[in-house]
Amino acid sequence: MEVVIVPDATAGGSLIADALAALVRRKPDALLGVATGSTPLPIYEALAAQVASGAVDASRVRVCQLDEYVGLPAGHPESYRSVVLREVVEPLGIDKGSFLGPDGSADDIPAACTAYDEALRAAGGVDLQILGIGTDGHIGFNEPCSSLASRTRIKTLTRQTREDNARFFDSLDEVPHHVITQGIGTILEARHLVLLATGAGKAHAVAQAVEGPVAAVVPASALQLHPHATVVVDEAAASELKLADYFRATYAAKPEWQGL
Ligand SMILES: N[C@@H]1[C@@H](O)[C@H](O)[C@@H](COP(=O)(O)O)O[C@@H]1O
Repeated sequence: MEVVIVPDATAGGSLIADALAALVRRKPDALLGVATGSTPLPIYEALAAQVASGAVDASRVRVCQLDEYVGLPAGHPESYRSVVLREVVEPLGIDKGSFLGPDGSADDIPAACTAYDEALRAAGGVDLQILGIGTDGHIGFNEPCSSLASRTRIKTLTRQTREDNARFFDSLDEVPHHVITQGIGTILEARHLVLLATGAGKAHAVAQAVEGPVAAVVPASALQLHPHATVVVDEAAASELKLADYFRATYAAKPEWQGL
């Protein structure tokens, strides 16, 4: 696992956008796994700026969702489908037909979950998966004690996650209790995992994920099992890392050709 400490969220966003742009130049129809929440927005903004300036052409890129609320009516502005369309697909000029996501309004949720795992496989697998981290250490919506081998399935949100996400809704009562999320086993199949965490509120979860034992109680610790995982953190989110100086020195000495 590589840990990169950046000064702030904007720097983290541009660093990851540069890695995405390099991937898209190498593979114009790359499948990008995107996360929702506030943290990855600087990535999407920086990449959209590169697309707008003509530095990169994202028109053939394919995008897939990490997770989705269950039971929100189709077109609800806070469904993750709507969020990804608004924040990623439209600004990058990606064809809506190249967008994959689980159907959170399906009558048969288990079938929708299996179908999503199959669709990801049929699409050739995710080239680069962007991840955020919950304050309780979750990735996607894999809450603490999710199986490290899990596949896409329905999960129940913890009260803490519902409270964290209530800012996107009119009240806590409106935040769904159930979600569909790519499983940890599904996420680990992506070729490159890039987790961005910013702000002091994520410092404890980041330290547990990066320097703690691999444990289902901290789902993000599963990144330690992946051969190509990159964790990008700002100074505040890095504040509980014991090995911060080592991570800084390693990145400072990194040969440029290696990229992320
Ligand atoms: N399902 C999403 C996660 O994918 C995201 O990482 C997390 C943190 O969000 P934020 O970046 O807004 O803190 O929120 C939600 O729970």
